[in-house]
Amino acid sequence: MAQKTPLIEFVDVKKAFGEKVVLDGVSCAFYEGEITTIIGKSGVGKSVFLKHIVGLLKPDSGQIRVRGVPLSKMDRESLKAFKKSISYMFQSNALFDSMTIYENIALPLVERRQLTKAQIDEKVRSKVEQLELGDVLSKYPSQISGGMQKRVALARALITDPKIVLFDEPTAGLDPLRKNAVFSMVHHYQKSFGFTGIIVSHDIPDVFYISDRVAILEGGKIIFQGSPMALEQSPDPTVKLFIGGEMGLIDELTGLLTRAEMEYRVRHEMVLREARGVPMKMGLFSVGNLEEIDEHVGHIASHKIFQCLAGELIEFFGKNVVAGRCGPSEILVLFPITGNKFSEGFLKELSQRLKKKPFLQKNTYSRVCRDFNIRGAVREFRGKKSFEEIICNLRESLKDIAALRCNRESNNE
Ligand SMILES: Nc1ncnc2c1ncn2[C@@H]1O[C@H](COP(=O)(O)OP(=O)(O)OP(=O)(O)O)[C@@H](O)[C@H]1O
Repeated sequence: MAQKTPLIEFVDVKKAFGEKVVLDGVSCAFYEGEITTIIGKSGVGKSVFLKHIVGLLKPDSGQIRVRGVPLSKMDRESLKAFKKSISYMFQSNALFDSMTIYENIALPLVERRQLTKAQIDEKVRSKVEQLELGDVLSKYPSQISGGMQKRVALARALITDPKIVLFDEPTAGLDPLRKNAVFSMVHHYQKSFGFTGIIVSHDIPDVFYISDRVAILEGGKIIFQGSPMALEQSPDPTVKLFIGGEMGLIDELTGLLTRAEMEYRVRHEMVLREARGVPMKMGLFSVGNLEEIDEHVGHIASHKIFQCLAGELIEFFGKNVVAGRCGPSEILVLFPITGNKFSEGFLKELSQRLKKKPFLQKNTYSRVCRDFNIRGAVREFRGKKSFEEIICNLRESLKDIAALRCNRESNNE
């Protein structure tokens, strides 16, 4: 299949400030209608990267192309139109202290001088309603909380209905629930308006749930670009090291250990159990049609189901199990030596319990969302096995179980 032309493409971009080389041959592509997240350590040059897109900085060498045309070769009109189609949500929110919240949100429209006062008012009021900011319109930025300032900044970034939105750390300084709310908002607006989003964020893995692609900026270069799934499963040692070091030990929203931490715990436990001559009992759980839900309804719905599954599993098996992610839609469980209550009946019960969750009852989501089943496979492992081998074996078992079910169903017909 022919590769589509990227909306924005960096080709071997280099940028230095004096002796300090920040971008050292960056090549990276952003596709229309997708959300791409750029992750990288503090000070690596993520903001410098974004500033090149909006033209605040120019590369020393290399090219930035828009639909295949280098920015440096664009005529003035096209360049102006391109810049107008971009909106930027700054890390510091960049709200003006001397202006009310209303004035801050309305500012980009006022500056463009294309709408009447009444039209601006209508637009602002509709945006603030969607972002639940109605109560603070007459206040000043210093009088509202940090979380609210973020929402105001988001409302201002979206007020012009931009084609491309750049988010520089949109969730910095927020607690996990507010972070989730901001990501949900970004996702919701992206689904509604179809803009192309480029997010710089440290919030991994949370930001992955709303990202189509991820790019890692490290040592002045993009060392990885691809889907979040490809990232989590990348065999590249540099990428693995980066992800292992950057991800927190625990996913704050699901309560699950990250893949890197899970790998460490499994390896450690394997050595202990081998010494005691007892097998490792491990399980792999996932939602049957999560990919379909993802495709038809979106990441937030599928993630919410995944989040609930994680909660139920942790509650059911109790504190003694070690549970973590091993892919965006798979939960790996390491059972304690004694006392696990796993059974096929439990999986059915779990599916039923999840379907009764209020958020699935509200008809917010289509039927595809409610038509899911929980899949699970449990196996014992003896002797030395690599983490990848364990996961592969469990995935095979899951496939076998699914095939068995299919056979049973067709025999009963
Ligand atoms: N205009 C400038 N003049 C000189 N040096 C600069 C300029 N802009 C950025 N830098 C330097 O470039 C490097 C990268 O900065 P940048 O702000 O892009 O990092 P970052 O990855 O966004 O960091 P953080 O995650 O902490 O926000 C830093 O060392 C910074 O001091």
